[in-house]
Amino acid sequence: MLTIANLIKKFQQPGGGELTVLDVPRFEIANGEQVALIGESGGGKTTLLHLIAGMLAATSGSIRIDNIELTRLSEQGRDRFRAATIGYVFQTFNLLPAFSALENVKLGMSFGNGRVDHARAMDLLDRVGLADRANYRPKQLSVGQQQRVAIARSLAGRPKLLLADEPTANVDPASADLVLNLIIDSCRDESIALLMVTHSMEVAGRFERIDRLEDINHIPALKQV
Ligand SMILES: Nc1ncnc2c1ncn2[C@@H]1O[C@H](COP(=O)(O)OP(=O)(O)OP(=O)(O)O)[C@@H](O)[C@H]1O
Repeated sequence: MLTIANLIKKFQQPGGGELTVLDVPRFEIANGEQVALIGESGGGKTTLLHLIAGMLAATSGSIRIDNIELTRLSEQGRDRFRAATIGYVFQTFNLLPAFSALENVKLGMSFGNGRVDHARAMDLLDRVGLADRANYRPKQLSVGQQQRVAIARSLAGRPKLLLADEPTANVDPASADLVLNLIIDSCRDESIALLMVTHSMEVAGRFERIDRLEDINHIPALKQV
C-alpha cells in the first residue's frame, strides 16, 4: 500500500546551506502490514513519517500510497489525502485543549470524510476504555488517557495507514502497554497498515517486522551533510 522510491529530503539550515537528511532508495509496506522503525536519534525517522503523511514535501523521489503519487499533490491536496487516508499518533498527543475527548475524536472524522458519526466516536472511546470520560477535556485526563483519546481520534477517519511516532514515550509503563496493545489490535482488527517509530526494543519486539532506519537510509545520522 506504501511504496517509496529514491526519496531525498533536504532541509535549509538556519545558517544557510542545505542538510540532506534522507536518501531512501526503496521502502515498502503491504496492506495491513505492521512495521516497527528503529534508529539513532536525529536519523530522520520523524521526517520520514512527516513525508509519508504529506506534512512535509519531498525534495525528490516518489511516495505512492494506494496508487496516489503524493509528491505530485499540492500542499492542499496532501492535506486532503492525509485526512482521508492516514491516521497519526504523536508522541505528545496533540489533542485540542478546548475540546472534550468526544469532540477531539469527532474532529478526526470531520477531517477525514466530512461526516461525523456520533455512534462510532462513542464506540472508539469505549474501545480505548474512556466512554465515561467523553465529556472531559484533555487537561482533566491523565497522560495515558490523553494518548488513548489520541488513538481513538487517529482511527476515527477509518485510515488505511496509521503512523505512530513513539506513542508510548510519554506515558507510564502500565499505560504504555495499554496504548501499544490498543494500536496494534485496532490496526489488526480494521486491516490498517501500521508504521511505528520507537526507541524501545521491547516495543519493537511486539512486531514481526522491525526495520532499522540505518538500513533503509543511505545518509547516516552523524554524517548528514
Ligand atoms: N524543519 C527542519 N529544518 C532543518 N532541519 C531539520 C528540520 N526538521 C528536522 N531537521 C533535521 O533533520 C534531522 C532528522 O530529524 P528527525 O526529527 O527526523 O530525527 P529522528 O530520527 O526522528 O530523531 P529522534 O529519534 O531524536 O526523534 C535532524 O538532524 C534535524 O536537525
